[in-house]
Amino acid sequence: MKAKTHFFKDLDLTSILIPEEGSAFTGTKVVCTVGPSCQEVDVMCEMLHNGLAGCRVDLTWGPLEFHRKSLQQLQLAMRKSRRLCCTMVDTLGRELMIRRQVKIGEDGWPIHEESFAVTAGQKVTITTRADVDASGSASGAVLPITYSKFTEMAVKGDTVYIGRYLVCGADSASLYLEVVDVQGDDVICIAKNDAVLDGLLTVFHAERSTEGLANVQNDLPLLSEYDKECLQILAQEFEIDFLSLSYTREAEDVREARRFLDSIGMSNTKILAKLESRQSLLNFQGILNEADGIIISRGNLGLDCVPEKMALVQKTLVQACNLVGKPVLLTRVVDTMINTPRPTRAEATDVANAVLDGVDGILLGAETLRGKYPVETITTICSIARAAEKVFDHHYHYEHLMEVAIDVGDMAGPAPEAGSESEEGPTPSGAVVEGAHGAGKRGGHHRTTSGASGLRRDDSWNSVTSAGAHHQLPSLGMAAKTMARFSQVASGTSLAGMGYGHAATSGAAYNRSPYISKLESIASSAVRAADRVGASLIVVYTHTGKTAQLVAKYRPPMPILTLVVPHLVSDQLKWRLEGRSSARQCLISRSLLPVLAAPSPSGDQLLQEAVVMASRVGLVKPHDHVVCVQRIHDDFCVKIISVDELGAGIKQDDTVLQHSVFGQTSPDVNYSNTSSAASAHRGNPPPQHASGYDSPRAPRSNPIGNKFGPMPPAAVLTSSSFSASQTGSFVAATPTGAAPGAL
Ligand SMILES: Nc1ncnc2c1ncn2[C@@H]1O[C@H](COP(=O)(O)OP(=O)(O)O)[C@@H](O)[C@H]1O
Ligand SMILES: C=C(OP(=O)(O)O)C(=O)O
Repeated sequence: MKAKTHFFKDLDLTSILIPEEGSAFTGTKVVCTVGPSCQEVDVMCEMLHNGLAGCRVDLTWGPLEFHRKSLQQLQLAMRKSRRLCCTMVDTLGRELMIRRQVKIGEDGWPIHEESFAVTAGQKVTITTRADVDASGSASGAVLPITYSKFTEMAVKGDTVYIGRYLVCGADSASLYLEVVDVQGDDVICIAKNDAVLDGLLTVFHAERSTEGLANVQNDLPLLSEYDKECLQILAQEFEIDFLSLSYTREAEDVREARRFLDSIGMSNTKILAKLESRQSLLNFQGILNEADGIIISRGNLGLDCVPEKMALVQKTLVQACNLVGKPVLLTRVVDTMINTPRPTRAEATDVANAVLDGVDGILLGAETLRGKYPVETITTICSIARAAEKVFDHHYHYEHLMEVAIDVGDMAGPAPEAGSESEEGPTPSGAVVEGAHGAGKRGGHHRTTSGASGLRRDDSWNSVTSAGAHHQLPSLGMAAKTMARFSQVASGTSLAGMGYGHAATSGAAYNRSPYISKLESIASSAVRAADRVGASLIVVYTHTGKTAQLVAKYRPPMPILTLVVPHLVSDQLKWRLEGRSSARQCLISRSLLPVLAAPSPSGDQLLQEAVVMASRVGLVKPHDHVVCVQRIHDDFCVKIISVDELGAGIKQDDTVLQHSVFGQTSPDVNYSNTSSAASAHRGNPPPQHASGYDSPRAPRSNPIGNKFGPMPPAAVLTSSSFSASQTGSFVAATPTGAAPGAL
């Protein structure tokens, strides 16, 4: 596995003495799990002010009434703080639990019976008998499990983990058991360590095979009846932006969840597949193909994988998500902050490394559910993330995506490899199907991608599917192979059965022009242009978030102000203006700063307002450059504007550059509204003497600096898809009911 490189130019350890400078914008997103620790509106407001981007309510634990209140409180907090926050519901799904006595406390949160201790070497019986009183667990000797077929799953020698829900598996509230016998309704185990068990106890049955999947998996439904009921009730009252789909095992799980959400009117809700078991890794390609994003559930995953593989797993999964531009969140980062106001060094380093790996965000569990320091946790993670973002290797990331695009283009050519045919038959546009092992299909052959016939070089090939559409992701299988080529050279490792590896790649792969969709080409060009001119901000117009996500995919070093322009939709009965959920859904993608725009007639009025707002919150300063990406009908456009000398809006001087926007400039050239320059060049290739912009502003503090290579001659501006009209006659959505969003 080849980790990303991060070159620390001008490495200077005295920098630890310099306080953080620049805007406090954090690109990495933080989502919390709401529990008694943070349900108060004031606490939520503080968290929102300190960088909270999303709130998750977790159906695994806590009564529905509590979760309803959490979502109501969040609405109040959003209004009070004028910050957007996305909402997420996590399912109970296939979770196994120990039955315990419980009562509801005054705050509406369940309180369990006393904690109990288990000592290493002690016999512990997990029983499926329904008549065993839950209080039997008080001694730790007999633990009744909620799943009646547990005895069919357990085999002598298996490892079973019992621990407090959302603990890390490496603390005193974690118990490891070895199965020594199965007798009737009882699974007899020996404790491997001392533990004090408390609260909600979940059970994890670790995979016994060292190769594939040998365990019989529990046959609990993906969505329990309780999940379904709760989702229906919550959806009537709240807009749920994301479903966090627990124990996703294969692509079909995501499709099943999608069908259910559609059936209850939650088609706008996006699905984040939680990878919690080895099975989900073996089927990862298919899952990624179907899901709108991924949650790497490191607590449970860490129980099913040996520790030495966890870094590899994390890096591989993050890289694969980055490759297709789908958001990826990571759990279990600062467990010690449940009880202490500071993380350990290892935890702080872990957060930074996750950011360097390329995650979009962090999903907090116990730290905010029941921890003592919910606000401090958010603040700490955001400041660690900001520091890491400053040294993130944007250049490598960008170039890597471009290289992969080249490779994918090349791979579209050859005939499919033997055995690589989809069991489901050719999929539209060469879509990736299930990974090596479908559920219960052990030791299966590689089922990777359809071959050449399916991969069409047209705009339907779009690497971001999460923007509402649930179409297939044809690029992944091919691109994943490429990724494996990068990663396998070093160690020959890849996730077993991911379908990566053995890619027939050659140097010839780089002889092709990169092939990406028009929209992605524009998005990536905007990132490159922003870097080249040292822009402080990228502004993207979007309806669904798709364009913004494509820009985010290329991980620019500056924030991406995402103007979500509301649009009218009809359900055949009535018209309504939609945009709020798209805006909130942008909140889990790295660097996106969504703002719900008031429908504006046309032209640069909205942009002007955006620049004013950006200036007000310190994202831009006088004379800074701003790169703007927009689509007007079928015309794509990238333009570069400058902030005026007062920081009060766009520099109005319309001086047309006498040179290519990527060409030679003289120091006194006015850079404002260079889109005009772009228009001037339309149809006429601009001069080719390129040296790039001289930004009038101070160089960015990012030590990576402007490292994108020489610009291809006006890739954007001479594109046939370049906008025919900068201020054209597009129809803005009818201004009914949409309120300007808050930053
Ligand atoms: N200057 C502008 N003022 C107001 N609305 C704009 C402006 N420029 C573009 N838009 C609107 O923003 C929309 C962006 O949506 P779209 O390009 O479909 O993005 P996505 O595919 O990301 O949802 C355009 O369709 C256009 O109607
Ligand atoms: C189950 C979760 O995470 P983990 O597996 O990391 O405990 C979760 O956060 O919902």
